[in-house]
Amino acid sequence: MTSDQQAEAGTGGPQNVLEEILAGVREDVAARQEKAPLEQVRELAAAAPPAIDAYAALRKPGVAVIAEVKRSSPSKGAIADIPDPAELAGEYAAGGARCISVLTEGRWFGGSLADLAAVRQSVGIPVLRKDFVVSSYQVHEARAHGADLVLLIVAALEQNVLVGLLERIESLGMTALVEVHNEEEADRALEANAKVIGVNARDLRTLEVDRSVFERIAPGLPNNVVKIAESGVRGPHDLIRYASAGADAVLVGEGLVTQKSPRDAVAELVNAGNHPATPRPVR
Ligand SMILES: O=C(O)c1ccccc1NCC(=O)[C@H](O)[C@H](O)COP(=O)(O)O
Repeated sequence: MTSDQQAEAGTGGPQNVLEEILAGVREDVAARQEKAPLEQVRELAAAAPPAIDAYAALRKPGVAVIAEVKRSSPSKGAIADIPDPAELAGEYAAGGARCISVLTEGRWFGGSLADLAAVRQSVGIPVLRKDFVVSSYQVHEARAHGADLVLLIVAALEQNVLVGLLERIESLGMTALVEVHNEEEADRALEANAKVIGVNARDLRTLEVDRSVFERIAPGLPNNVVKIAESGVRGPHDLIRYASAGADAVLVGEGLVTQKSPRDAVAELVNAGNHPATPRPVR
């Protein structure tokens, strides 16, 4: 049955891509928790080396580049064969990336927690666990595998759950990257006291990419909030467009993993982000 048919039949099944992803994530988290109970993962998280301050890293001068390890996606299918994510992350860091984003969801993005741990070992800059986090179990997993930042998607979470997860992330010394796609979600992120907000140009329900969403939402965010423009960066022109609207950082996946030299592609973006003519965010 398609999701439209399910909706009509009122079966309560997934109504859009985001819901479909979340249903799979919940199953996978439950399966992992069967094998490794929360207490065990909590202990591993507590024993991990301290998290790096990602907020401070992202506030440094110039538009930061967050380079993503991305093999596949719901919108594009297979994007890049990445046999060694640690090596790719090393190339990104050598090109000047400020942070590395690692997609750890397996069913749609081909990622894993093993990718996160491997990347953590290979770079000394902050690492983001990019996943569909719905429970504190995943937050402890992130820390146990070396994450410094954890993504929280407002569209996927009730407000009380969003607040609880954000507090859990911060209590473990990490930074929450709170993702929004419209004004109402931005208000919810601010109410939750998010200090780093990502505006995703991609609507996770329809997969449509609209870069103007950042230009609409970013001016309403306070100066002390780090503003990240996510998705749709295919070259320096997109970075400059986002910088003109106040971006502190851009998060880039497909535009890097499809390049012959991801290191050079990152360096090109970093140079654009440091160029004196590129607008600076107001702080
Ligand atoms: O990329 C997708 O198709 C996608 C679909 C549904 C949920 C999330 C999705 N992607 C996660 C991201 O937000 C991107 O990987 C990230 O912003 C980088 O985007 P891009 O540079 O356009 O690859």
